[in-house]
Amino acid sequence: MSITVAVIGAAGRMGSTVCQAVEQAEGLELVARLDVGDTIDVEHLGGAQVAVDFTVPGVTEANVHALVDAGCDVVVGTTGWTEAAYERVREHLARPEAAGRSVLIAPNFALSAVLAMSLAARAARFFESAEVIELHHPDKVDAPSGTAVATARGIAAARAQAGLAPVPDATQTDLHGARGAVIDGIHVHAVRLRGLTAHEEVVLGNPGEQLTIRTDSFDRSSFMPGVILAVRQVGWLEGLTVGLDAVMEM
Ligand SMILES: NC(=O)C1=CN([C@@H]2O[C@H](COP(=O)(O)OP(=O)(O)OC[C@H]3O[C@@H](n4cnc5c(N)ncnc54)[C@H](OP(=O)(O)O)[C@@H]3O)[C@@H](O)[C@H]2O)C=CC1
Ligand SMILES: O=C(O)C1=N[C@H](C(=O)O)C[C@H](O)C1
Repeated sequence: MSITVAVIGAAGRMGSTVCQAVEQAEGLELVARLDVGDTIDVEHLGGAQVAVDFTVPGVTEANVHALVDAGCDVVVGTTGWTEAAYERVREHLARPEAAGRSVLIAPNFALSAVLAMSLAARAARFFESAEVIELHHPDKVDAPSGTAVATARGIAAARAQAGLAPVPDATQTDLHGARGAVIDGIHVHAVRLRGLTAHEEVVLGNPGEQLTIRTDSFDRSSFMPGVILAVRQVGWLEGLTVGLDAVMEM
């Protein structure tokens, strides 16, 4: 029996690539392609068991709620999620009407990026300084990237657990925002450059040494094994899961 799949944001860069990957994947059947203007309900979802959302930060949460209401398990790659939005999804899934439904949200489905985030969190407690630089194509609508936010939070949590002091920084004037965004105390810098796809560098520093962890997605095909894995696994999960690492047996 195939897993039937709907793709939301199907006309987009990621959505169209996911449609191709689902069509080529053994045991998966693409039954619906929805994009802006299409209603998310049972009628338009074509009997999908799993829906994959790659849309825009402003609509993804509403899509997830509608997809759960329509009886789908949901895989989400769209960025822009906050802790409060995660909590609302948890509450939505906890209702009796949503029994058995599950949602997996991952800021990055590329295996190299998942590993880079994990390695950065593991390394963080050994270094005095840590900064994140994300580099993307200039058509990206959000900054910093969801991956960079998750990376910074992972580093900050590891530093806090180890009892590290704040990162050293003598900057007194920064009239132009040159020190970037600060997420849980970790500076994050966003580059937008024609020719790039999706890249991230984590730099960790100590007196006399530096560790650089870098991940490069040169092509959107890099995200597909992770998306297909998530589609196959989401039905086995319960409630809300955040991060692909949860199904990677890391
Ligand atoms: N987790 C991961 O591994 C990855 C995540 N991403 C994230 O995925 C998201 C999409 O990226 P990308 O594909 O490059 O963006 P695109 O802009 O190419 O695609 C988004 C698509 O969603 C459509 N859309 C907008 N609103 C709705 C709606 N209400 N319902 C259905 N479809 C809608 C857009 O239509 P229109 O253009 O007409 O508005 C467009 O076709 C971003 O948040 C990005 O950060 C990207 C790559 C990897
Ligand atoms: O918009 C993109 O392209 C990407 N978005 C995700 C993010 O914001 O982290 C994942 C990847 O970096 C590509």
